[in-house]
Amino acid sequence: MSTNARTTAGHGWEVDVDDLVIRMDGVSVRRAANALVTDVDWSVELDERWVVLGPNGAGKTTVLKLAGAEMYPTTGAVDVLGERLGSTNVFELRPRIGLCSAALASRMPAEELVRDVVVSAGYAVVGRWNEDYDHIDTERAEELLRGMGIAELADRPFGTLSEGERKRALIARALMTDPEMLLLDEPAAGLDLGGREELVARLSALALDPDAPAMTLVTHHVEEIPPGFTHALLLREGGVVAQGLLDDVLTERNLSETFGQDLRLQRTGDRYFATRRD
Ligand SMILES: Nc1ncnc2c1ncn2[C@@H]1O[C@H](COP(=O)(O)OP(=O)(O)OP(=O)(O)O)[C@@H](O)[C@H]1O
Repeated sequence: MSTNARTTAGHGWEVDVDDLVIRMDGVSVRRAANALVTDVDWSVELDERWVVLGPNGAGKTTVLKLAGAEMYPTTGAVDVLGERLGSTNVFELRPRIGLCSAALASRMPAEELVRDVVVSAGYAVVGRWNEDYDHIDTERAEELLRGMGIAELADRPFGTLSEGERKRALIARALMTDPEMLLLDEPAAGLDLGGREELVARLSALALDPDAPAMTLVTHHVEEIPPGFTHALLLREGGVVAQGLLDDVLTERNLSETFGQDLRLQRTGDRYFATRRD
């Protein structure tokens, strides 16, 4: 890729393609007669933190799977960390991406110790087997667990953790390989109010850390947007409703169009709240 190549894909303004961690150009995904997403243009720069927001079935997970090199487009082009899907080895690409999803959580053995859940990410395995971990890896895993506020759970089996503790352990795992991009699929799903607020605060600290990787978080709820997130992609029925800077994009009008309801959007400090207007 040429060093000074520029693109207007997604944002509508020019960016240096070398700063892009994700670039989607006219992307559609189809399965039989179903369109999962249609004609998506989207790009994410190195220092950006994106929230992908939309109702059930809007195509959020599909977009995240494309970004995670877990799925190929039917038409259009997807570049992830400078590599074009379809002409790169995704097995070399995936370790550069930290992915946290319910699908991954369900594959984690219940008896696995939390420390090993994190450290085994370095070997791209689910479930510790015979790998020989370096002391430095174990120390890094413990530091990441500390960063997520669950250092004291390192010796507990994963299956004994609460939902919120599991989510935090999996985010620590996703960060273990020092990824160039972090993808979080509904990290606050299933958490109680305290668990959600704890997670939002942790993700906010991560988002505000200039050394943290580019981040994309999928959610249904504006209440789950951590302060420090900079951009939003709003999806409905597989298409883009709006995208760009969070403050510009997250309006009552856009949110109402995205969810197909007349919504009232409120902002308190750096947090958003939405209710239906009756
Ligand atoms: N393999 C498939 N075959 C047919 N349709 C599919 C397939 N996978 C997903 N879909 C459909 O594509 C649409 C988008 O799915 P996707 O999982 O991306 O939505 P989502 O926004 O993540 O939804 P949710 O919030 O409910 O998780 C949905 O209508 C879904 O039923």
